[in-house]
Amino acid sequence: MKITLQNIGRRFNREWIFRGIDYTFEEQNSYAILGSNGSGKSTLLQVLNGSLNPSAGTIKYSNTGADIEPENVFNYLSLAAPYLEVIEDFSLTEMIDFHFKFKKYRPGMDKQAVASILNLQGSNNKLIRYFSSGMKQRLKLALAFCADTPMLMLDEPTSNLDNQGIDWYLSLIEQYSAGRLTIICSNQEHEYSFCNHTLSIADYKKQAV
Ligand SMILES: Nc1ncnc2c1ncn2[C@@H]1O[C@H](COP(=O)(O)OP(=O)(O)OP(=O)(O)O)[C@@H](O)[C@H]1O
Repeated sequence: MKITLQNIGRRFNREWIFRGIDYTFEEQNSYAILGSNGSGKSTLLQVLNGSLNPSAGTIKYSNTGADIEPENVFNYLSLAAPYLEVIEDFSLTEMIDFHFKFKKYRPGMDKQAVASILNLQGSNNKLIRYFSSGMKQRLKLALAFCADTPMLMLDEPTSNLDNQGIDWYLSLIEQYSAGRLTIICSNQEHEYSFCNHTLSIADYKKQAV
């Protein structure tokens, strides 16, 4: 998956959050979008994943050379983010089944494999509402990593995770991010130190007025 931004900007009301972004996210590479709290990382990620329109500029998508229409981009991406909710009334099994009605499993994956990655085989019938915040975060990450999509977008991937959870996240990155365009929004180095490229929101504030 490749994303090309030309002169991209986004504003809320009269305030430009970023402006003048000319940047290409190349297939199979990994990128960290960096910036302080409130700088606009999540806003840029939402523009990149097609859930928010840019206020200026154009954005183009392609996958292995074929152009993708912006309205179809969601079919190609897996997203885990604090603002993306899991469905509290579902059990773990129901949540996994629901997710994979819309996305294909990676080759060799199935429901049991996802539960086993989560190390929650004994909680198949537990309602998500009774999961701890760390368990919910692991679930979001596992659903994203286990789907067969060419693009992985992770916003603050280790929020609510303890040290063991951070190691678990890094092992998933090693196993399941290869060959996918991976974009991480973060301000914590342990979440993105493996990335080949970094993009700093601060560099696109200067032109904002
Ligand atoms: N829907 C909205 N309407 C108005 N302002 C918004 C909206 N969404 C975000 N903002 C503002 O845009 C700015 C950037 O927010 P964003 O969530 O993208 O930052 P962030 O870098 O991801 O922050 P954090 O590290 O705290 O998650 C903030 O000032 C925020 O208040």
